[in-house]
Amino acid sequence: MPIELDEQREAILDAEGHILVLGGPGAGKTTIALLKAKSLFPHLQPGQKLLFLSFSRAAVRQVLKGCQALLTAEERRAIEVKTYHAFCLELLQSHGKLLTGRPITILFPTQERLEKARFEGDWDEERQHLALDQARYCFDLLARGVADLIERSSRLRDLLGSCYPTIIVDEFQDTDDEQWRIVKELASVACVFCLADRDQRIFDYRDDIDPRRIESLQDDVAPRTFDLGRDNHRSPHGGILRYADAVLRNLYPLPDVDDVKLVHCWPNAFSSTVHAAVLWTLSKLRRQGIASPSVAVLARSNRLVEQISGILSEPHQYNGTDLPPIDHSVVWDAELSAAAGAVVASIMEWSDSGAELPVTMTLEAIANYYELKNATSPSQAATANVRKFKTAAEKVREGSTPRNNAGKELLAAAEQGLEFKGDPIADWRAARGLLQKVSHLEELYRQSRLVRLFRATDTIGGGLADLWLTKGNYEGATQLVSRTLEHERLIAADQEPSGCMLMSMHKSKGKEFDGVVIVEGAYAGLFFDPGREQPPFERSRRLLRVAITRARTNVIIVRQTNAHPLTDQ
Ligand SMILES: Nc1ncnc2c1ncn2[C@@H]1O[C@H](COP(=O)(O)OP(=O)(O)OP(=O)(O)O)[C@@H](O)[C@H]1O
Repeated sequence: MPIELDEQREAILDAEGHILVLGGPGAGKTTIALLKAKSLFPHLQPGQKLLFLSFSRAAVRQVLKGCQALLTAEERRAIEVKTYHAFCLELLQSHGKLLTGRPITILFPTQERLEKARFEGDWDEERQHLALDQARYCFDLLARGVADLIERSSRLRDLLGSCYPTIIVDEFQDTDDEQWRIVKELASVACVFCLADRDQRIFDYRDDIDPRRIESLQDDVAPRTFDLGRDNHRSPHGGILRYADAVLRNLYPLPDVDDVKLVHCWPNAFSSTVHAAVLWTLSKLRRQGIASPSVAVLARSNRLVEQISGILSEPHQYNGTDLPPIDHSVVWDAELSAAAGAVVASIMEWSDSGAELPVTMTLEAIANYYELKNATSPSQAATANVRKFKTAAEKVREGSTPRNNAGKELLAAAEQGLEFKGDPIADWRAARGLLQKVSHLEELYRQSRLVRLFRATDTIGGGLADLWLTKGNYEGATQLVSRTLEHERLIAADQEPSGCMLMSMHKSKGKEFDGVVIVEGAYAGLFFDPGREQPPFERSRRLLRVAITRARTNVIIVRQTNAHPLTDQ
């Protein structure tokens, strides 16, 4: 679609100095920022680049897509699009030594979760102590380290300003306190171009995200402000945004629009209704000429996401029509998939020589998976599994038989020997397949299948092939897979959405799909929960607006018949 440049957009392109562009979902903030970048490239000195800072890997992917469409290959080389995490990580790795005199080390999130679970005491205090006294930085403290660094060193600040004369800051409304310190410092040496939408604030339940951040920017940095308002180029027919805005502002009655459908069902028809809604969305989009549509199924809690995944995997009947299972992927807790990937890799390390030691590693990796799960959402089952698998690992190490069935079956499989052929993909599948066969490891199998959602498959495949070439086996696979997934999960851009994807509403932020199905459960994942928030549920309304506006073409909202109405009369 050709880009329309109205007077306001022309004025943005002509404006100099700091700029703030406000606008609703799909108003074209990212697009005008990239067009502005395009107009600035010819003025860059050799070695200079533009910097585009964003929050999530999903948002980075979206921006890179925009770069592909709007910039030439040469221009794309002159813009760096990164998450705050990646920017801060690089800066601390190169200059962090200035803070304490020693090079910094990073405590990656998986490691942090485990250390936190083991630590008795105030973890917040502990991690600050680790950063300030031992130069060991948790991921969430990277921005603080960089803020300290550039507040203290004017040289470094100037250097950044001369490397990046213009810095684009995406989703400014969600900037946290430490990121705001960074932006303020950068604004003293470079032009900042901030993009924001007050109503897309969905993280302001956090103490460090000030709901008045945009006002602080206006007070402290005084950017020229442009408001693209309610322009909507994502779903140009406008119904989706109008509906989402009515939910946000609690306006009764909800507008009657073609592209949003609200479906109520009785609890006993919940599964079939959800299933039918997803199939209907997919087929409607195909009928509209989208050959392989992307559909997001969004829910408010991970428990409900898991339940919906179960529903879509089974056949159902809706009004006498058979509904076949729907192939889908779950955008899930990537740390758990990475931990499950490490279990698969540990199985690849098994060799014929003495089964005990390698199986010990696998049992420990499984215990590690449950420890991580427990650190995220504690449960008795996960705690019991940590204990069970640790004990099993000890037993096998001592040369005796473990008591739990999974341990016994893994040991038997290792004694029989798994035959690997040197084809990393086939061998990975063979190792993963074992998880499907062994009692009670289906969850790990499911999680490990999600490893394909990481962009790291090529790196892992290449690394495994190298191991095989040099050693004739996969010794070292666990370390390789863990390291690669950790890195990819945190740094690389997210995947392009395709097919049917299930995720929490929070995870959908910054993404765009052809169709969206939003599901509310009877108990889990309520839209409006008085136990969590008081009416009129402003925070939940903002979240729902973000979820609804992820769709380009079509939205279905599935609710139970007795649910609190979307807008009050
Ligand atoms: N001026 C324009 N003319 C035509 N199409 C446009 C224009 N601006 C943006 N678009 C198209 O509209 C869609 C949304 O634009 P963009 O991603 O820039 O919006 P946004 O304001 O950054 O959205 P969000 O805040 O939801 O991330 C894109 O597909 C883009 O190509």
